[in-house]
Amino acid sequence: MKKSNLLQLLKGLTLSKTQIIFASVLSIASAAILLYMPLQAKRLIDNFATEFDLTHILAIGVTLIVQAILSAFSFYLLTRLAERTVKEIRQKVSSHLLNAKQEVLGKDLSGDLASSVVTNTETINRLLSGLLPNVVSGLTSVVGALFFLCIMSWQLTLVVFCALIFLMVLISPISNVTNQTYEASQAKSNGLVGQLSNYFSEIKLLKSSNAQQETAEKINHEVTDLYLFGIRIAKINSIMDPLVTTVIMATILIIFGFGGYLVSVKTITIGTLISFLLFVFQIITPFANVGNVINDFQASNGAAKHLNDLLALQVEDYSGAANFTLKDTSIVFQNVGFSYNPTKETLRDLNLRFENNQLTALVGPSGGGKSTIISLLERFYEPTTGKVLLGDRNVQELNLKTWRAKIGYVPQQTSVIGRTLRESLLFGLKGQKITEEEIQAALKQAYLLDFIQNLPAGLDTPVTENSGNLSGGQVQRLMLARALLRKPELLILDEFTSALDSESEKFIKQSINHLRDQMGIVIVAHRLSTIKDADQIYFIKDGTVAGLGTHEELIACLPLYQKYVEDQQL
Ligand SMILES: Nc1ncnc2c1ncn2[C@@H]1O[C@H](COP(=O)(O)OP(=O)(O)OP(=O)(O)O)[C@@H](O)[C@H]1O
Repeated sequence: MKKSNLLQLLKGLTLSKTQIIFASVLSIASAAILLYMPLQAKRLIDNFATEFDLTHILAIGVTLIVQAILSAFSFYLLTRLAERTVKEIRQKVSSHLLNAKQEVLGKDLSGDLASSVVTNTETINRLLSGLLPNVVSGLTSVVGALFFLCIMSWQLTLVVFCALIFLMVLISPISNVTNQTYEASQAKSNGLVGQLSNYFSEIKLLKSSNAQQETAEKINHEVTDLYLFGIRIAKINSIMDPLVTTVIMATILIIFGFGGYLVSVKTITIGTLISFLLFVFQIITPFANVGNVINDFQASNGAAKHLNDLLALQVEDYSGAANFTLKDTSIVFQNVGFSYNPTKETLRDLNLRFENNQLTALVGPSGGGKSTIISLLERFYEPTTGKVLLGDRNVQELNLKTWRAKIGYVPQQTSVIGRTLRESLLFGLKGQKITEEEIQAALKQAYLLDFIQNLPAGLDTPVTENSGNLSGGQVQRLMLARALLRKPELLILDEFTSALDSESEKFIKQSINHLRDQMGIVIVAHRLSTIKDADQIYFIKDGTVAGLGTHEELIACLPLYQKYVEDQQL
């Protein structure tokens, strides 16, 4: 049985040892009391005719009640421990993923990640809350009962041992097959959740492409694969369960037959035989569950493997000097090369200079590498070759969190995080004192104040899933207001004006013109009206700089730019 994945996952959790020991002691005590019962039964049966003692029977009753109370208490404590373990795993994996490097996160569908945190931990929860409360008492019962069995009749104990060994030999190869099947099934199930969440988040695109049938077929295919895994597991279980039951029944019959003979030749008393059988039942109950426990264990091991893989993902490095400012130093890309994967170079030999208090625009054909440059500026990725410098310091030496805190970033996307407009606006600003006046000023700069003031609930208006109740332009303006609230030293606007109407664009351009004296601004844009006034424009094509200058300079000397401008004006 392969345990390493689960043990590796549990390692390092901060579970209270005192609680584990206390709950285990209670569990052992309750199992030990149960072991006392068959001995009392033997005494009652063998001496029933000669010494009937009511107080003895009462004492047995009271002991049983105490046992039940101890058992209930230990069960509760151990189940709580199991729940806490799962809670810690969920917290650990989630926060690890939040800090994972972008390049390693990019390889997984976000749905896969969400599913790994939820479904895999649910599987482990099933094992722990089922196993933990029973394992300690089960072990005590088995060890104690075997001890008493040996004392009572070594001949009958030999029968029990043979049966147990036979059971283990039978179960072991089957459990290896279940392990592999559960791992594969878990991976399939994670993939399906990832795919489904991807399809449902793009449901409009899906419908507009009339792709329901095509998508349903793809889903059916995946669901059928999962079903086949389920069938395989059902086949294994349908062999395993009756096999275990048959071996147990055969063992009991042998004990009855052989035990009856031993009673008849007066080697043991009838009380010993019954007491022996009661002990055997105490062993059988944990053993009959072995099949289920192994199944849960294999499933959890598969789940733990996925979680360990996630925990092994490289995280971002948040060490490094925090004593820097972007205010009076320019950011320089020096011979930067970058590849998302080894087969294709996305940026090559790139030299850029983002001056502070200047508006720099990145323009160029689609797929040229503009957003990738922004990703390197935000330090989502590190250059594969060359350096990004702040003055004469390599930015890799600078604290990443401080770096990002100094940048206001408005991404291309058109959805926000947060349940209300206020929450979306203040997202990532927890712990910073933001006054109502600052909020109003940021909303005004983002040309959003009127819209929000006209809403009955104002900033407390709920934002529906995927920002469905906001237009693309409103989302972009909200993201701008959020970025401004951070009081950035550098403002990055990626395809910012794409969803703005011409009136909003005009006002926001005015705001940006006011801001360019206070901070560096980098704009990625296709609209000429947005980039015309830039202090410098980099024309990015095929991952490198094809031209640099103001709008007029580029028009005058870069045919590529001229053509680009003509195409924009068509
Ligand atoms: N996460 C990623 N993994 C792999 N390749 C990527 C990734 N993101 C972008 N690319 C590839 O890198 C190249 C540059 O993409 P990028 O988004 O930087 O271009 P862009 O100039 O911003 O394009 P657009 O104007 O269309 O937004 C493209 O070929 C794109 O396919």
